[in-house]
Amino acid sequence: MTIQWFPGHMAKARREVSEKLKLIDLVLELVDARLPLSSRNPMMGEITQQKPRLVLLNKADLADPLITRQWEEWFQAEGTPAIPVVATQGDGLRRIESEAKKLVKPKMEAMMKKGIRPRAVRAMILGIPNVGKSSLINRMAKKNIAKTGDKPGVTRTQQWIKVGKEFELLDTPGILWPKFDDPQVGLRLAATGAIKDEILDSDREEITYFLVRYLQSHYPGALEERYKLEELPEDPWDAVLLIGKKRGMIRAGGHIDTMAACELILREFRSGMLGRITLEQPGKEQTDQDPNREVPPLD
Ligand SMILES: Nc1nc2c(ncn2[C@@H]2O[C@H](COP(=O)(O)OP(=O)(O)OP(=O)(O)O)[C@@H](O)[C@H]2O)c(=O)[nH]1
Repeated sequence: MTIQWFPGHMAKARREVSEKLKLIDLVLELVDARLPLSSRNPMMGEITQQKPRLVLLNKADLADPLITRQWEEWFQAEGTPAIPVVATQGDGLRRIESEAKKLVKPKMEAMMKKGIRPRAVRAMILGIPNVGKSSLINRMAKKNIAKTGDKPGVTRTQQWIKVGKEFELLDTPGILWPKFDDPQVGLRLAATGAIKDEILDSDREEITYFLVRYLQSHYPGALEERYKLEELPEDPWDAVLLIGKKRGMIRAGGHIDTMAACELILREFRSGMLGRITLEQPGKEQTDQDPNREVPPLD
């Protein structure tokens, strides 16, 4: 896997985020509930500095609910409250305002002591590509986008979305990059579709191998059930071949179309058809897959 952000892109993204940070009281850090750490920018704390943060575990509808619960506790223990949400359906969004208010209370109280009139809490969404930022903004916006170019400190191009009486959201999210220094992180991101497939074409088999192996060890029965298999071969490639065969993915000469089988498994995993599955668990070293291990060739 050779996905990299160019340093120039990173610097630009970081600059843009820094500009937006000046306008807000609180960061809504959007991560993917199926891989909360891998879908988090490793420098989030450094970039957002002292701003309070609320983690939103998005796509919770696709994640394992028991593990999402554990992640909520994990983030809480780390000092950053977390809420599971489903941006596309609006689940969990009502809690955002109340949690946000709690987090900015000290700042608001300090402002009041100085005689500054209390105002709406201002927040921005920050997250890696494809994590659901636009979906969340659209869902929160409904029709509440308010032009507020006349507010002090707000540039004319920024718009605020009024969410409830005392909460406002910046209408453009901050985009940050995930970290790719650990190959496992790249594989998890790729498996969920966080990295565009076109970039990953040559790696699709490697990603499927990784996913099938993970499912075999953490969600036994998931593939068997979906593809109506009595028994899944222990070797991930044999499992992929069997699934391809079962689905009639046969090419001329009787060979199984492994690429088609890989695409099927990835597509169905991403859309939740294999069940609600989380790819990383709190408190457990993700050592069940050796990152230095070469994926053996298919044929
Ligand atoms: N199942 C599910 N899908 C979601 C959820 N939130 C977003 N998605 C899907 O995830 C994909 C990416 O969502 P976007 O809202 O475009 O993500 P983004 O972070 O704005 O993406 P970029 O513009 O690339 O930065 C879309 O196909 C959404 O429909 C969710 O809570 N559950």
